[in-house]
Amino acid sequence: MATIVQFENVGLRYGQGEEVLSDLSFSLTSGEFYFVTGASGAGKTSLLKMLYLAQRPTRGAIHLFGTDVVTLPRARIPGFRRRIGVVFQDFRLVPHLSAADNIALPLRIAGVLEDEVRDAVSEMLAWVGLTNRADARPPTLSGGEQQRVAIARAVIGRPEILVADEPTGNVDEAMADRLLQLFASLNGLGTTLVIATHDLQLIARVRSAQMMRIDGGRLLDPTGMLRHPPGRQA
Ligand SMILES: Nc1ncnc2c1ncn2[C@@H]1O[C@H](COP(=O)(O)OP(=O)(O)OP(=O)(O)O)[C@@H](O)[C@H]1O
Repeated sequence: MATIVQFENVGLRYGQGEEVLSDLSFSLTSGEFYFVTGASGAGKTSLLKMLYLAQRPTRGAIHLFGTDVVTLPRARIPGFRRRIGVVFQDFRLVPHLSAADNIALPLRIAGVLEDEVRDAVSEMLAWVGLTNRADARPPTLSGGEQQRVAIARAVIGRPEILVADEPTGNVDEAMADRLLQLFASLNGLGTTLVIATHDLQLIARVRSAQMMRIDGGRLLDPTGMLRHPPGRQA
């Protein structure tokens, strides 16, 4: 399997502060399932932001799909972003749009024909079990329903990587189980998953997942698996 993400000696500081992340060097392999863990404030969200190109590192190199994205001209960033679906910690749904219209957004922005958008949205609503809530606005949806709208919106463009920040943070165990099934089905279709979570039960359920643990601003990788994933030469 191909290396899809590569960080080399990446460091990040905000403003003039201390580095919040240092010396991150790891590779992610296409089709794998990764959890990012670490205490609150460890830098999980910051790492994910660099991965989905919302934050440039202050040092080091990041290659996405084989391209150096740190020196990439701004105009080329949206093309790379489209290949990465993001489920934000706070969902970021548009409150005045229906669930269906929120899910449709990435396709409408990309200029996809309306007939195709409608079919894809119906398929996504069915997949996340929200067909009967298609017309509901986010403020009238439960936390778990909003989370599923956010997941559907993140995957409707068929991203190669799905990044999710604390996706089970605000849902009960049954809903966490349901979300995990959605993630597992995507991973089964070949999507690379990168999920930041504190949820040890969630982690325990995915035996095949690899762990990225951040502590003291650094990545702990006791097995060396992230540095040299199977199938890749050191
Ligand atoms: N925009 C910012 N400006 C300044 N400091 C920031 C910014 N974003 C994050 N930080 C700091 O960087 C560190 C890492 O934050 P980050 O949100 O990445 O951690 P986290 O592991 O995702 O935390 P949590 O689990 O609580 O969401 C923290 O000390 C935080 O205060």
